[in-house]
Amino acid sequence: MKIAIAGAGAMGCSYGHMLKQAGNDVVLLDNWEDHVNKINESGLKVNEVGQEKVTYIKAYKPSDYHEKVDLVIVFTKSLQLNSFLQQIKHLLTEDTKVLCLLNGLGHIETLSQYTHKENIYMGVTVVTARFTNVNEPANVSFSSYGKTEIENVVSSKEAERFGKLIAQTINDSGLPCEFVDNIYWSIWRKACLNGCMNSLCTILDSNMLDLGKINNIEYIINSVIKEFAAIASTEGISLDIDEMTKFVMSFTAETFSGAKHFPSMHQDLIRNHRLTEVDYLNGYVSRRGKELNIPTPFNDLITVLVHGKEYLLQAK
Ligand SMILES: NC(=O)C1=CN([C@@H]2O[C@H](COP(=O)(O)OP(=O)(O)OC[C@H]3O[C@@H](n4cnc5c(N)ncnc54)[C@H](OP(=O)(O)O)[C@@H]3O)[C@@H](O)[C@H]2O)C=CC1
Ligand SMILES: CC(C)(CO)C(=O)C(=O)O
Repeated sequence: MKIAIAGAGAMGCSYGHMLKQAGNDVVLLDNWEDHVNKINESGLKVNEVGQEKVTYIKAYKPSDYHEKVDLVIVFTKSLQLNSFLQQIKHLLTEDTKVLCLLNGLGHIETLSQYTHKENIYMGVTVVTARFTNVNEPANVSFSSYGKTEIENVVSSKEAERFGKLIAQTINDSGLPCEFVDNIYWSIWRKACLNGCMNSLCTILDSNMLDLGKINNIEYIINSVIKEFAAIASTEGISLDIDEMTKFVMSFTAETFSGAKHFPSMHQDLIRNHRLTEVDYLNGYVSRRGKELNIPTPFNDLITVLVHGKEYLLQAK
């Protein structure tokens, strides 16, 4: 399968490396010029769950790549999704499939502006990745082979066949991937996980392991989850609050290889002083709560605090 990864950050590079290592025809697309040049000059360094590797993979600026691909895997940040799709719209032909693995809610609407819904596949992943050193290009690390779940958005036999082929391709590369039957539920579940982990670790400047050790944190997590569940139910999605709380707490366990991971929002704001995805997570719940007259005080507070920290750190 010929694959272009649109957004070669920590996650795009980790997936690109695994897919390329397994023999797929993969290219990376990114706007960070030093990163693109370094990957082409000396390869992409990847610490793959403790093993140091180098992958020789071609990287391009989005406007410089024009070959036809079967699949585009989108891995930008939520805030850059629209502008990146604008830059790769020449690659999105009638039959090019697009798999979106970003965290957050509301991405299908953005993707639908650039391709038919029949071409859209949505997914979630719990791989834990980062750039190994701040501002060092072509060097990423990931600390767990987290599970990926995907599904087509419009149901048809052909969409399902291709979806299963994508899942098989990712799975065969060494990243466990399941073709699921309710991706909307998976997206809400993942957004809820991020609404707890990413935002709280950012506010507290903590990794997930240490977050789990904080007195009464499970009560705060459970309260955030209840509000996610209330808004999800208005979109026909049922989140089991107890199961969801156990799922979130499992990311803080000593036994989880990725527990020392600083979530991607922490990397954005605390490590790199970049704007965060909070408006696609807690901010989404807070906004919908106001529109629907459903109280969401925990998510309101978290959204204000994360935006406050963005302001204080002059995030861009
Ligand atoms: N990291 C993780 O563990 C996980 C992340 N996710 C999700 O995956 C998506 C992608 O996240 P992730 O890969 O972590 O994002 P990164 O911050 O690693 O990369 C995203 C983009 O930011 C730009 N960028 C990053 N670092 C620099 C730098 N030093 N200088 C210039 N530009 C830079 C690049 O875009 P540009 O083209 O602008 O140069 C890059 O494509 C997000 O939605 C995230 O929430 C999901 C699960 C886990
Ligand atoms: C769940 C978690 C924390 C790791 O997969 C994540 O999605 C992130 O870092 O954004």
